[in-house]
Order: sequence, then structure tokens, then C-alpha cells
Amino acid sequence: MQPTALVEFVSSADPAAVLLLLALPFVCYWALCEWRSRKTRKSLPPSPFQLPLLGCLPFLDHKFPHLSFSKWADRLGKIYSCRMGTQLVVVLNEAQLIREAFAQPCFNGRPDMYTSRVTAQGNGISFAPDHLWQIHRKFALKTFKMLGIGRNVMEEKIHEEADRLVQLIAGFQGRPFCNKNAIRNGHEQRHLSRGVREEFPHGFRRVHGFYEQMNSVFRYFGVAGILNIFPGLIVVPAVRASFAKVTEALNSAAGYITEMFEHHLATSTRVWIRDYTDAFIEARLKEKVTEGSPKLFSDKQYVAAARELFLTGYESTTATTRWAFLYTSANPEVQKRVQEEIDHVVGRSRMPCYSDAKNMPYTQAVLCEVQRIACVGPMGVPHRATKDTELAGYRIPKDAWIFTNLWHVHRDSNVWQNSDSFIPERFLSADGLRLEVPKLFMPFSAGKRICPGESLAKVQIFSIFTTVLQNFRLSLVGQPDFEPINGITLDTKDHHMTAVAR
Ligand code: HEM
Repeated sequence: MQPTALVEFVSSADPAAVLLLLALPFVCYWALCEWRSRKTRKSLPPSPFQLPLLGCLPFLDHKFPHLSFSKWADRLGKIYSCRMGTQLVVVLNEAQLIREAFAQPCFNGRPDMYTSRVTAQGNGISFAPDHLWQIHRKFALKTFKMLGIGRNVMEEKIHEEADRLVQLIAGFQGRPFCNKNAIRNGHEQRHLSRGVREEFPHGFRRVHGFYEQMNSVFRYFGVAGILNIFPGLIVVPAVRASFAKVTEALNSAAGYITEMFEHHLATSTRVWIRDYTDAFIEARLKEKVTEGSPKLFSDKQYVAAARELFLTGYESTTATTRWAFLYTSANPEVQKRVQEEIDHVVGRSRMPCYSDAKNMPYTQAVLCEVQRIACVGPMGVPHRATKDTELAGYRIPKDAWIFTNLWHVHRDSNVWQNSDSFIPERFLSADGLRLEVPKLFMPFSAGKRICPGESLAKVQIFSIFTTVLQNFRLSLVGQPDFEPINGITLDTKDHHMTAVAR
């Protein structure tokens, strides 16, 4: 066709046909590229059956979602994907794969979740923006180390808590008491004994109120959590009311924490760093000098970080301690062996210390088995992929949420023989003399986000557990009920027990 003929054709033809003709080579080119890239592009991990818009939500066990995630893991293997609403979630079900993923920075982001956005407002540790997270995680770890967590200084404070719990239990004089309330009260009393009584004119009522608020957060979070998937549901009265309860409790706890901060400001010597709050005040003053005003160590950051450390630390360690008492009361022969080990290594004249733990393999095996079987944080804390990447041969798109299926990791019957039975010996060497913790055991997760409270939790659980068993023989009243109750962590139900002095 001559150029003039082409011009004539274009000017006389239907404009739509011309456009179509011009677009055709581009469309063909795009289709070819797409076909080529699909051939080479990895697919998403396999999925369970899902519905449009809702994804897997209608098929999740509403009471215990981790059981559904675990059932799908049995069928789909170490990695699968699903949608919660329109959000893509990748679920990791095997310890080795979790370690492999979390060793890579691109798997260590956190989702931008509605509940944390509204409550922490970009502050705190777990859900803070990246730069703030790095600084405050490092700061918390450095402060814990400086305060002697895992060393003698901190242990003195934990001994106070254990001692108060022993006094509290002794007060029941062999009559039945509620395990749950006793451990909570022991913890609150220790909090009081650490000087809060002087700090707060309202004394115990104030501390008790603070813990009550913390419990409300856990109680109501279950319903409010749906807002992370469908933020629009805030208009539904029941969801709105639950979330209001959570924010009300968090605000009220913030009031308590602010009072504590002000008291520390007024009484800080700046020479003796008494605790996390004193260390925060120091860092704040330094930032003020260099930057003019505290931006990284702001008041809001203090409230969010301190509240989070209280909340996560308190709930997970007290729940684990309650499970430890439940399992050892339900298994008298295990309890007897722990007590024999305590008598042999510690005796009766002093309190057990964490430094005794290395000589107490059986007791440590019992506590590992409690953490494995109870798994208080069954789905960990969600991560987020920060870029398009790959894992185990599958495509993981940027912003996919990554769930750590710790429940499955610790209950997989292909990994743990008789996985639903309580068998502390699985953490001992064949001769029963040494503690052997397999790499498949990971209650504190792994990688850069691994729980920074691990050492503190281990010292606290060990000290309280061994001090109580050193003093009392525990027995359950009625049949043991191992079904958990679900909040942010899996906790024991209320159960009654008796404690006879040894
Ligand atoms: C038995 C006790 C505990 C268990 C089982 C536990 C478990 C966990 C798990 C599974 C995670 C998620 C890690 C991840 O994102 O992959 C986590 C994170 C965290 N835990 Fe713990 N934890 C315990 C005690 C504590 C204590 C005592 C504290 C504080 C004093 C604490 C503070 C935190 C914080 C701040 C994070 C967020 C870390 C980050 O995002 O970098 N935890 N914990």
C-alpha cells in the first residue's frame, strides 16, 4: 500500500476500526509476554477451598482458628496460602521453613493492621514502623541486659513474686483454690511489692485495676480482631462495642503507665537505673540534648512500648505457668520427679535460682513439654512480606501476611510421636540425663523478630514453678480439663486445686 493510499484509508475508515488495528500489535506483544512470564512465573502456595470475597473465613473454626489452620497443614503441607476476606495470607507450618523465611529481611515486616494502627498510632515495638521498631527493640533488649535479666539482680524481683505466691497458697491451708486467680494475684502483689505501693496512693486497687483492664483487652480482642480483615465492620454495633472495650481498657492502662512515668521522672536519681522506665527517661533526655526535642523517645512511644511489654509479657508467662501447674497436677508421677530433682539440686533451705536450671534436666524438659503442648501463642504474631519474593519454590507477593503456625509446628504427629500426649522425656537424651531441645521446638518464634522477652520469660516461669513445687504437693479438684480458652493467647480454664505443704 502506497503512503497516500494509507492516508486515504485511514481518513475514510471507521475510527474504531483504525484504533483496533493500531492496538493489535501491542495486544499481541502483551499476550506473548504474559504467556512467557506465566510459563516461568512461580505459582502461589496451594490453598484450601475458599469463597470469593470471604476466602477461607467461613471455614475457620470460630472458637479455635488455629485448629483449622492445622487441619489444612495436614492436607496441604509445610506451606499454603489462603485469603482472609481479600487479604492474601501465607501460612508456614514447619520449623525449618519458618527459620529459613525469617532469616530473610523481606519476611520480617508487620502488617498495617486496623487495631494496632488505631490503638498504638505508629508507636510501640511489634507494630511500629520499621525505623522505630529497630531502635526500640534494640533499646528494650539492651535495657533488659543492663537490668540483669537472666542474672541475679532480676531474679531477686522474681523471687519476691514466687515468695508471695507461696504465702498466698499457704493461706488456703489445704483448702481448694483457683489456680488462675492465685497466679494473677501473686503477680499483682509482686508488682505492688516492687515499690508501686509508694508510687500510687490508691495502692492495690490501682494495680488490680490495671490488670483488670489488661484482661479486658484479651477478652474483647477476639471479636474486635475481625476489623483487621474488614475495617468497614466498625459500623456493626457488636464489633464496635467490642473494639470500644479494647480501646477503653488500653486508654485506661495508658493513664496508669503515664502516672508511673511521672513518678519516675520525679524520683529518678539518673545514677541508678532502676528499671525500663528510668532507662527510657535517660534516652529521652539524651535525645533532647542532641535533637532539641524527643522524637524517637517521645511520651507516646513510652506509653505504647511500656504497655505492650506489660501486656505481652504478663499474659504469656502467667498463662504458661498456669498450664505448668495444670499438667503437673494432672500427672502426679511427673510432679513427684520434679520435686525429687528440686530436693536433690536445691534442697529445702533456699529458693531455686535460674542457675540451678542447668542441673535440673527433668524440670526443664517438663517446662519445654508444657510450652510445646500448651502453645500459648498458637499462630505467633503475623509478619508481612515487604517485597515480591519466593519461598519453598512458591511466589510470595509483596504485602502478603505471613502466619507462623506454631500450633502445628508443636503438634504435628509426623514430627512429635504421640503429639497430643504430655511426655517430658521427649526433651531428654536417651539415657535421661541431659536436656535435648530439638530445633523443631520454637515457642518464641525465630529470626529478627524472635521474642525479646524469651530470657525473662524462662527465668520467671522456672522460678515460680520450682518454688511452688518445692513447698507444696498440688492436686486437682475434679477431672482435668485441657481445653484452652482463647484470647490473644491460649489460657487454661479456671480450675481448682489443693496444695498440701511438703
Ligand atoms: C512464655 C512467654 C512468651 C512467649 C511464648 C512469647 C512468644 C512470642 C512470640 C511467638 C512472638 C512473635 C515473634 C515473631 O514475630 O515471629 C513474640 C513477640 C514479642 N514478645 Fe514475646 N513471648 C513471651 C514472653 C514475652 C515477654 C516476657 C515479653 C516482654 C517482657 C515479650 C515481649 C515481646 C515483644 C515486644 C514481641 C514483639 C517483637 C518484635 O516485633 O520484634 N514476650 N513473643
